[in-house]
Amino acid sequence: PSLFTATISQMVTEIIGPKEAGLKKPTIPEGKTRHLCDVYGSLSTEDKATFLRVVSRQFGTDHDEVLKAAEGLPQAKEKSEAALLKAEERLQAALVPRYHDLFVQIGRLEGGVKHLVDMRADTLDLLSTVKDNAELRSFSSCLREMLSHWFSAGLLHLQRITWESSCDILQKISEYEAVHPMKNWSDLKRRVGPYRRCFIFTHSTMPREPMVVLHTALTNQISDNIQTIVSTPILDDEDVEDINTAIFYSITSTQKGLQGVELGNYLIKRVVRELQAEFPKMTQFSSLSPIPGFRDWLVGEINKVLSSTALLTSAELKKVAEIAGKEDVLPLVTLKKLLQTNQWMGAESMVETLKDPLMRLCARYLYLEKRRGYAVNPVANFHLRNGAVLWRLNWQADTNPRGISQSCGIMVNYRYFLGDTMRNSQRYMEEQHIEASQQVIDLAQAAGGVDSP
Ligand SMILES: CC(C)(COP(=O)(O)OP(=O)(O)O)[C@@H](O)C(=O)NCCC(N)=O
Repeated sequence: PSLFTATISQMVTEIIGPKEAGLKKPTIPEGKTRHLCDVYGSLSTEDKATFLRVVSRQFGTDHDEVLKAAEGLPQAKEKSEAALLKAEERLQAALVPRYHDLFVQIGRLEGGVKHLVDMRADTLDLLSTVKDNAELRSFSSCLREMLSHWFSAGLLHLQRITWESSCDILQKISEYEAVHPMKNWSDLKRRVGPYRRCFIFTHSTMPREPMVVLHTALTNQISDNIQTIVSTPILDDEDVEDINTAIFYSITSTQKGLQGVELGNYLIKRVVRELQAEFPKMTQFSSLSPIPGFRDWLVGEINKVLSSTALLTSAELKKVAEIAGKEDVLPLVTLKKLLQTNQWMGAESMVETLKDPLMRLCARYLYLEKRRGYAVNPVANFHLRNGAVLWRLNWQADTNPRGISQSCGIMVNYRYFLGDTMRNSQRYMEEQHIEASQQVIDLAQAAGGVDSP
């Protein structure tokens, strides 16, 4: 391993120059950078991890140089404005990690940006397996920062996908679909046919590759059920008079290495403008979103309070026990089993009994459960970051087994009130304030633990 480590250091140093070189960089023969990329691409996952650990540790910011530059500021300030600016530039240069130069050199290669996207994906995979590795985290955020410049809205190309689009792209649309997987060609045809709009962003560094995919349904009301969108056959052509609402029912970012670059956010905003131009009468914009993790969270909560009425009232618990015919078992134990096997969907009386508690608890999960101050549910966090409103919970919105297992069949509308998204997003990011409808607040309140707003 030490020979491997030394070789990595040698190769990187040959590209970015020795530390002493400071700002004066020799012109780099492209061949060395290309060779490094080829070597990296040929490494096993384990050796890539070693590569990333070595480079993030050995070629990060020089802390001594940063300290020295910072210590020089007060004296420079005393001296003159010019001296201060010079000292600040020295600090700025010291704060740029040396691997930043490596990214610049790689980015200049043909196919280099794609290489960096893949390298960031490897870094994120590695970060998900190691305990907190500060150097690796800095390496990842430096790379994200650089990628966010190359993948900014102005450099992304919007493309509408229809049944007349090329097969290779239609095939990728089908393969990348992460929210409501397509089973066959007719599924795909429906999603790009009448009353549907499928848009992607492409980027010149990865031709014919959808960076992010947004599927929208065109309706005359805010949908409360996904089966009506992905399963019902569409017979006739669009009647523009019948369209005043856009429902975003699936969005997928296809490049893991671009996580945190917010391509999905850009695409939604861009598609809203596109639809407003095509349908001037369009007044409502909303998602119909899954709630991945709700059922598992609820099972976890049940395990914490097995014998109390913290989650369901005693009347509800009693009914669950009665309907399940298990008076001799703790009702929450019975409920947990029913939830884990989806069996609760079998009896109409059980479905009726569980509607209120599951809707309340789902509202609590989305509105109150936080991680570092933000919504614990990733899809909620995504839409709230975009400035959407946690607008409506829908019972029996996804009756596929996948939807039942994921979120007890409940789905949620995150509503985009265009004039408010900027403010909502700011309040969410800065104050962790979740803008929610009265339906959601009342439901979360009924679940207990929420102060009236
Ligand atoms: C929801 C998505 C599109 C958000 O992507 P994006 O806008 O780029 O945000 P971020 O990943 O940059 O934070 C992304 O997280 C994704 O593809 N998730 C898996 C599919 C899904 N929609 O849950």
